[in-house]
Amino acid sequence: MANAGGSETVVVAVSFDAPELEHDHGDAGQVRRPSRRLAPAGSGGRLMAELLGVFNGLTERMGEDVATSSSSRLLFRALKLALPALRDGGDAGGLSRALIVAASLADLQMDAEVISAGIVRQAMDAGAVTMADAEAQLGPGAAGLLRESLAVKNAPSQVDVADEEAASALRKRILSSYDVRAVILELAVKLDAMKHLDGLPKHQQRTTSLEVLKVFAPLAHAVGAGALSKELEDLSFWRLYPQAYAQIDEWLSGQEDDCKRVIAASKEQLLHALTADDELRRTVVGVDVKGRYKSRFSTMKKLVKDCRRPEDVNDILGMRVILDPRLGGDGDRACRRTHEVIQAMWNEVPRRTKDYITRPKGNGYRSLHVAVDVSKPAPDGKKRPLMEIQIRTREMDMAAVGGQAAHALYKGGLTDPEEAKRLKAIMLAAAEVAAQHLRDEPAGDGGQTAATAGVGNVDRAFRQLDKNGDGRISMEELTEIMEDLGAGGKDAEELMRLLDDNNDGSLSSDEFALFQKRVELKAKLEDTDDEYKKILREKLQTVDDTGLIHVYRKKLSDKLIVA
Ligand SMILES: Nc1nc2c(ncn2[C@@H]2O[C@H](COP(=O)(O)OP(=O)(O)OP(=O)(O)O)[C@@H](O)[C@H]2O)c(=O)[nH]1
Ligand SMILES: Nc1ncnc2c1ncn2[C@@H]1O[C@H](COP(=O)(O)OP(=O)(O)OP(=O)(O)O)[C@@H](O)[C@H]1O
Ligand SMILES: [Ca+2]
Ligand SMILES: [Ca+2]
Repeated sequence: MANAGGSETVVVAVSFDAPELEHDHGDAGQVRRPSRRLAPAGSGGRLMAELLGVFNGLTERMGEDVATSSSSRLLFRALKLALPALRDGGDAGGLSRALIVAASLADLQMDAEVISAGIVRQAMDAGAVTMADAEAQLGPGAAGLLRESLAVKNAPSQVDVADEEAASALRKRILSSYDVRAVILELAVKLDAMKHLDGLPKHQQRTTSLEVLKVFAPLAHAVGAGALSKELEDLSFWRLYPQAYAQIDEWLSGQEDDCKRVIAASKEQLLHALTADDELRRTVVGVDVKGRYKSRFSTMKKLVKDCRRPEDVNDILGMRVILDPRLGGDGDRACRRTHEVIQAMWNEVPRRTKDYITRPKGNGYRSLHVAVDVSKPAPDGKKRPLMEIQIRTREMDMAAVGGQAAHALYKGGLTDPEEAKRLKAIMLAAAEVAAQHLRDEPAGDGGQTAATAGVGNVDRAFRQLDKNGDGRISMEELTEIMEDLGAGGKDAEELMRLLDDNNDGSLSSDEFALFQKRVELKAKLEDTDDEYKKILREKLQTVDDTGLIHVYRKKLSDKLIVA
């Protein structure tokens, strides 16, 4: 790739939407790696493009409601603080990692305080930013979150997390002592750490992985971040038990494609049968069918902890039917009718059916579970794992999902239902606090009113740079921001020359928009380039596997082994 500015320095701008596989070991290896990009102009232009690229990526992810003017000001300040600190450390990777953490927090719909704390946390861990800097630039809210996230980070070192009781007590203590947003911040930082353990000593890799498995992954589940929890679990499982992971992975990935196809086809088939059924057409207004393939770690737990045989894990393939009964209709009966429809379609496995609708579980959980055998019929029959189908009404589903946090804590070792209820109340209260933070105050100064909030990215960024709100970015304003970014006044002059189309010495919003367009186009081209590269790599791989190159490579590796 050529650098238009002529300099050799590679600057990292982050692509938030280009996940790439770093290791090929199934789900756990899904590491989102930012692509390295060269920004368009000279060093001043690069810095500015970097700042804008990141700012736009984040505000887009946060959604219009969240990215109001005072939020974007906070984000901008965090970026200004972290960008020079992380790049001066000579660690370009640190910068992109910080921004991936920020992006994942934005995806979790965290507010600007949490995201800005996420951006500077890496720089703080690297010693490049002090708590005083963070407090001065971001204010007491974000600084408080940073303080609490560090306390959450250090909490496991005080207990023996291998001891289940101690781990359980620690999880409870963390949930009841800290702002849930600080917990989520630490979880996002932890996921990033789990993806970058390679350079660390082995013992440290193990300690971190164990803490994640025992403390942080269950916490992620408890605060409702299910996908984060799954990723944390599978990564720590892979680190701690590489051989077990490899075995489960071999078992699951060998049949994964086939099973996923079966799930997709069965979903369609079942939905069709249910919507065509006369009785259900009369009694139900909506039907939803979901499918899922079990994760590596969840499967391992069943096999190892419950000592089950593989054939007894009956939820490798899973479907869930959610029914919306007519107003005042009999939801329980609709579930039973669904059961009958299923019995007519597939072979129900005897003694695997559990009717928690007639007899709800102690915690109030209601659902009808059946296991069906979806193996291909003999003689060409292929033995597949069983499929679990959960049947419930919308009301039962809401209660089950609401109770999931308590269920997760229960699964993580918390057996006292009263304690679980108390924790749930704490979490709900914490979520309410987070929601309040999401309802951001429009800024009272700088000419930014609620009416101007919620406009596009270009305007949002422009308003950050146009400090006095006169509708132009002056040379002074540009110089100030470049200096904040660690670049000199010369860079600002260079950038102004580049962007100031009508040579009036300042930037109008049109001139600025043009610059943003150029940055975006370059990013788009690079994305397409990456995509083509991937497709070509796959195509060339096919040639490789069937042709001469393969034989040659095998000979070479034999030689290497002998040597
Ligand atoms: N939210 C929630 N889900 C539950 C609860 N109990 C069971 N489930 C779900 O139903 C599935 C099957 O549970 P059971 O029918 O009791 O089967 P089991 O073999 O005894 O239990 P598992 O080993 O958990 O599958 C579980 O894997 C969960 O997905 C509960 O109390 N709350
Ligand atoms: N049969 C199913 N159909 C659709 N989704 C499911 C099904 N079973 C579980 N899920 C959902 O998929 C996610 C992960 O499933 P997983 O099997 O790990 O959870 P679980 O069923 O609670 O665990 P376990 O059965 O090991 O106790 C959870 O969010 C769960 O609600
Ligand atoms: Ca101005
Ligand atoms: Ca101009």
